[in-house]
Amino acid sequence: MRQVASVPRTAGETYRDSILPCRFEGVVYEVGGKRPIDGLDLTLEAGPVTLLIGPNGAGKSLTLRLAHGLIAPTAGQILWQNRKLERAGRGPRRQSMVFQKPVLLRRSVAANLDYALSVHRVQGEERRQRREEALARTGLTAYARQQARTLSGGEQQRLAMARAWALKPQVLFLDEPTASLDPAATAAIEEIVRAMHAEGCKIVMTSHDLGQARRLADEVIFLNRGRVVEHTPASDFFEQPNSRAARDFLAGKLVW
Ligand SMILES: Nc1ncnc2c1ncn2[C@@H]1O[C@H](COP(=O)(O)OP(=O)(O)OP(=O)(O)O)[C@@H](O)[C@H]1O
Repeated sequence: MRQVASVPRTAGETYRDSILPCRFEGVVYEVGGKRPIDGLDLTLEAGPVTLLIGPNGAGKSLTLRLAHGLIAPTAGQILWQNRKLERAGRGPRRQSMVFQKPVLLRRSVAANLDYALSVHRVQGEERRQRREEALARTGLTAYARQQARTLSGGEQQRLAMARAWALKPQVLFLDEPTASLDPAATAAIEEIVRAMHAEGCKIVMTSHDLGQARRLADEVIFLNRGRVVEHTPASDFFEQPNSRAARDFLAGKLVW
């Protein structure tokens, strides 16, 4: 398993500032009279690329949204470095999330990056440098002045990744980031994911593309019905899944 230590992301930040591990303790999320997350216990450690895998409706997206603080648990708690997020006073500055469909402003590519950086109070020369680096690392330099919403789907997703990169998060949540992309655009996103991970960013990602999961994952969390069924090194999961549900899932059978 590749292990990459959590490294300081910004000047003045130390290893002690790491927000990881993230621990879900008995997390329940009720909505519409259902419990799609039903007693979730899991720990996200610094280092491995973590793939959340499971059948449709297993609760993967909700798990990412809970971790990112977009929704709150009905019961149980989510701890970052043993503290509740709000009590620890840590906002989402150290976390970013990329969705299947990127949410972009009606502005140029460069302005989308500038806006995100200014919201995070990155100004002046540092902002310019981070913007240019993120554009270069995602192959978007030539598109800097183009209206973001006129980019192709693959380019838009690269811009969403550039925005995440520019913010230098400690943790990046990716919810099906390549679901609507062709193989070349998918490969480009995977390359950016690998590069961010190599720079010390924790990756937590959902994907229905098992080929992609095999390419990227160091560890797999297999969810079913809002609970963790397996949490295991990726090679073990793909070669010898422990649970019947995971075996059925990998064999392409419906899992109930
Ligand atoms: N706002 C909501 N109201 C009612 N049910 C919801 C709501 N949000 C999510 N759910 C339900 O929670 C379950 C888990 O949803 P989630 O999006 O996390 O699944 P998923 O594992 O990401 O599935 P998929 O692979 O299909 O994207 C689903 O059955 C979904 O219908």
